[in-house]
Amino acid sequence: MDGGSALAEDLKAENVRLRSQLAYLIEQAEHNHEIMCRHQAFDLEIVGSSGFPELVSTIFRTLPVISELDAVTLSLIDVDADIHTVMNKLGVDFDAFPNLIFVDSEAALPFARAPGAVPKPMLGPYDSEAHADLFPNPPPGMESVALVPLLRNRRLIGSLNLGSVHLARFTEAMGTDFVEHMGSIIAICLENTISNEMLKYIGLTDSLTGVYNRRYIDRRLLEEIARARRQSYRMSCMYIDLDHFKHVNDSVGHQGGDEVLREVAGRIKDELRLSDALGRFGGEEFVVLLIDADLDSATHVGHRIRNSVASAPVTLANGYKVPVTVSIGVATLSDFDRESPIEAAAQQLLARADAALYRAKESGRNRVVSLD
Ligand SMILES: Nc1nc2c(ncn2[C@@H]2O[C@H](COP(=O)(O)OP(=O)(O)OP(=O)(O)O)[C@@H](O)[C@H]2O)c(=O)[nH]1
Repeated sequence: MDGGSALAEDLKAENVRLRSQLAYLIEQAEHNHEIMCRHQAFDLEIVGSSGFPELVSTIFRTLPVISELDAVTLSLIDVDADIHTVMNKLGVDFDAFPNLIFVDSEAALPFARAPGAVPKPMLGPYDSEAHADLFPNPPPGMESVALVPLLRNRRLIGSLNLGSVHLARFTEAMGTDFVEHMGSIIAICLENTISNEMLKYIGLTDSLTGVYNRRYIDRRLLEEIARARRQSYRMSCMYIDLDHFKHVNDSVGHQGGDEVLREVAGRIKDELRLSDALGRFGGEEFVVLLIDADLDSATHVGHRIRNSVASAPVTLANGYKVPVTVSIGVATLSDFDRESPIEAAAQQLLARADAALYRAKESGRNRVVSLD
C-alpha cells in the first residue's frame, strides 16, 4: 500500500469512528431530551396536584418510572407533628404511603452543614445502616443513593431520597443540578399543598376544642341530607349543651371553662362512630350529625354521651375537679322528599333537635329528649 492509499484508509477509519461517535451522541441527546420531556410532564403534574395525598402519590408513582429509579422516599420535618395530625384529621390514609417518613428535627436528616450554609445533595453508595431511616423498605440489591435536601427560602423542610440498584447511578463526582432542580420543584409543591391543607383545616375546625366548626357542620349537613335521600338511609342530629356552664365559668374562671369544654368534646367524640360529625356551634353548644342512625339509635348514643360526661368530674390542670352534666336534644331526618329543598330540610332538622334540647333543659337538665 503506498502512502496515499494508507492515508485514505486512515481517513476512512477515522470517519467511521466519528460517525459512530456522532450516532452515540445523538442517541444520548435524544435520550436526555426524552428524560427532560418526561420530567417537564412530571413537574406540570405535581404543580397541578390538588391536595397533599395526590401530590405525594404522584411523586411515589411517577418518579421511579420517569427517572428509572428503584426507590423513592420522602422525609418531612414535622417538629410538633402538626402536619401529621392535620392530615390525619383530613382523612389522609398514611398506610397508603409507606415511603413517607415524618421526622421531628433537621438533625434526623443526613445533611450536616455549617451554620448558615445551605445543605447540598449527597450522592454516593448506599449504606444499609446509615440510610436505614431514609429507606424503610429498600429494594434488594440497592447500590447507590441521592439524598436531596428540600429547601424553601434556605430552610430545610425535608429530604427526597432516591435509590438505584446500579452503583454508577449516583456517584460523588456527579453534577447535582438536575436533582437540585427536581428537589426545588417538589419542595415548593409540598409547601404549598401543606399550607393549603392547613388553611382548609383551620377554616373548618374550632380552635379551642379541635372539633369541626359551624361552617363545616352546616355544609356537611346539606351533603348528608342529599345522600340520605338518594340512598334512603336514616340520619339524625343531636344538640348537646353543657348545663349551668355560666356557673362553671364563674367558679373556675374562663380558662378552666375552656379546659372543661375541651374535655367534654373529647368525651362526646369517644362515643361516636368515625362516620359521625361533631361540631361546636359556639359557646357551650355542640352538634352531632349521626349518619345512618334512626331516632332510636341516635337516642341510645345520646344516653351514652350524657352518662360519660356525668360519670366523672373533669379534672383541671390545677387538679381542681369540676362536675359537669349535659342536656341533649335528638331529632331524626323525616323529610325524604327529593323534590323539597335540602336547605329547608336541614333547617327543620336542626330546629327540631334544638326544640328537643330546650325540653331537656326545661325538664331538669342532665337528660336526653328525642323528638320524632
Ligand atoms: N370558658 C368558655 N366559656 C364560654 C365560651 N363560650 C361561651 N361561654 C360561656 O358559656 C356560658 C353560657 O351560659 P348560658 O347560656 O347562660 O347557659 P348555662 O349557664 O350553661 O345554662 P343552661 O344552658 O341553661 O344550663 C356563658 O357564661 C358564656 O360566657 C368559651 O368559649 N369558653
